[in-house]
Amino acid sequence: MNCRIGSGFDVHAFGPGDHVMLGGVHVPHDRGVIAHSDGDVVLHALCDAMLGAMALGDIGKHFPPSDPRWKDADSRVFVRHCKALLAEHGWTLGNADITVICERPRIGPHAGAMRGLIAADLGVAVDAISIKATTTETLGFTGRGEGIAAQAVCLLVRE
Ligand SMILES: Nc1ccn([C@@H]2O[C@H](COP(=O)(O)O)[C@@H](O)[C@H]2O)c(=O)n1
Ligand SMILES: C[C@@]1(CO)OP(=O)(O)OP(=O)(O)OC[C@H]1O
Repeated sequence: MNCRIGSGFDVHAFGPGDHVMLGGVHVPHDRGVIAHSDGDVVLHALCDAMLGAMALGDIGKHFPPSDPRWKDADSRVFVRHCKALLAEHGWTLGNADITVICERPRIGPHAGAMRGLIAADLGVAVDAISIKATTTETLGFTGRGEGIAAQAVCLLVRE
């Protein structure tokens, strides 16, 4: 069996708004995020992990921020594009492990819904998708509530 690992990381600053999109889930919050698309750091980090594992560049290469087609785009579109690339190159997602980094919102209550949506979009079992969260104990930009970050690692497998 042939395997590849990939890693991804994404940050968006908080701005005006009443929710953040995380893992495809509408999470109520007293801030939104500043982004060209819907600013879903979970899905952006996951896409970069999958693209990285295939050595196919990054999300900005596939979906340039200068392209008006991606203005306010649903980031699940990017995940489905990565799934198509996986299939095209003969890869299957073995598993992905994603960590969300912020003081607020609380991620735990929404993690199950995120896992379900991501697993459905990628055509894998829910137990192949892990969503975790941590604060930075009030330190740094996430600790000051200036923004939200996510990191992802994934394993691709090919017979
Ligand atoms: N935005 C967050 C941050 C954390 N959690 C959960 O709380 C646990 C403790 O967080 P620490 O930063 O103090 O380690 C963490 O393990 C998560 O389960 C969360 O849901 N949302
Ligand atoms: C997702 C894209 C789409 O134009 O824009 P943003 O929503 O700003 O998100 P980012 O994480 O900066 O990735 C770059 C772009 O591909």
